[in-house]
Amino acid sequence: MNAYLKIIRPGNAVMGIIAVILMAIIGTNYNIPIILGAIAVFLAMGGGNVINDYFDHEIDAINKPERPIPSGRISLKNAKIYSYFLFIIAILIGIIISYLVNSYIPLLIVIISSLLMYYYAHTLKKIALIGNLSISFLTSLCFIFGGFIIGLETKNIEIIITSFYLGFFAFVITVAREITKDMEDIEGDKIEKAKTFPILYGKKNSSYLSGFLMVLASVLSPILYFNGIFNFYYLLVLALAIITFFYGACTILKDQSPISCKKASKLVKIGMIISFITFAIGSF
Ligand SMILES: CC(C)=CCC/C(C)=C/CC/C(C)=C/CC/C(C)=C/COC[C@H](O)COP(=O)(O)O
Ligand SMILES: CC(C)=CCC/C(C)=C/CC/C(C)=C/CC/C(C)=C/COP(=O)(O)OP(=O)(O)O
Ligand SMILES: [Mg+2]
Repeated sequence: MNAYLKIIRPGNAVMGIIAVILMAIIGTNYNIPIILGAIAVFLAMGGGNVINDYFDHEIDAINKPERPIPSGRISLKNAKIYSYFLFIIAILIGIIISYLVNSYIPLLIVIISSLLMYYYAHTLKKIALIGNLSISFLTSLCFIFGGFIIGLETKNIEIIITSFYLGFFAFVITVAREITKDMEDIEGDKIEKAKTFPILYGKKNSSYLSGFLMVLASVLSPILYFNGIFNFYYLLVLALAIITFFYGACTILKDQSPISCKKASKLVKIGMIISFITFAIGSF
């Protein structure tokens, strides 16, 4: 894969696009602003991934030397310029979206997200829980950003409220996954003197918090059926996502080794993808 494509982590960026488009599916409204919104999220998330690897290049040289910067395929200078370019294009698209929906909110979300991703990579990621909460807040914004674009375009407050519900679940489950990823990276983070939650409070306590959040999100998620947002088919497919999240929780509670953490992290990501499907099916 081309180094400039690999460094933006297209898989995650596409998941961000899906979250935005899901709001169009749920709101049954497909307009130019939502398409532009999906592109803005892809570019902003790409910029965040690039600047994250820029600031992580020393630790990645130890833990993940195959990545584009430590492997020498992209220079530090080019990586910084590339991330700024991606953020600027995303913000320019945000200006167009705000003009089209006649509200400053979409542009504000893109600007805040871009600044927060830069600050996360520069500073916040080394602070216990604050880094995890920042990434999770950004992830939840995918849905909320899409919800505002559709809601402002169609003057539909309900879709905005729905986006906050989905954003809440994305937030909780991403906090769980970020703590799990920090558990996996604990040795490398110790070298970099990062004060992550597992380093400060231990892997066992981290597994309790991560497992609790996976179970909490799963147990609360049927509320989207009972409050009438999604149909009965949502519950049927949601069961698969819940099983996956519970499997992830059991994995991390049973064994806190890096291999087990990696497995749990992958399980949660699979659960996210299944959740995307259940949100779409549940809205028809
Ligand atoms: C209970 C329930 C129904 C939960 C569903 C939650 C859901 C659908 C979450 C999806 C959130 C989302 C829009 C994710 C976008 C992509 C993503 C994974 C973003 C956060 O990733 C940061 C992470 O540090 C990247 O690490 P890695 O994946 O290892 O490269
Ligand atoms: C709403 C708008 C306009 C944008 C949202 C952008 C989103 C969804 C961001 C989600 C969080 C994200 C993917 C941030 C990028 C930075 C990143 C990859 C953080 C994780 O990096 P590390 O904590 O170093 O983990 P790695 O070990 O994977 O490098
Ligand atoms: Mg990193």
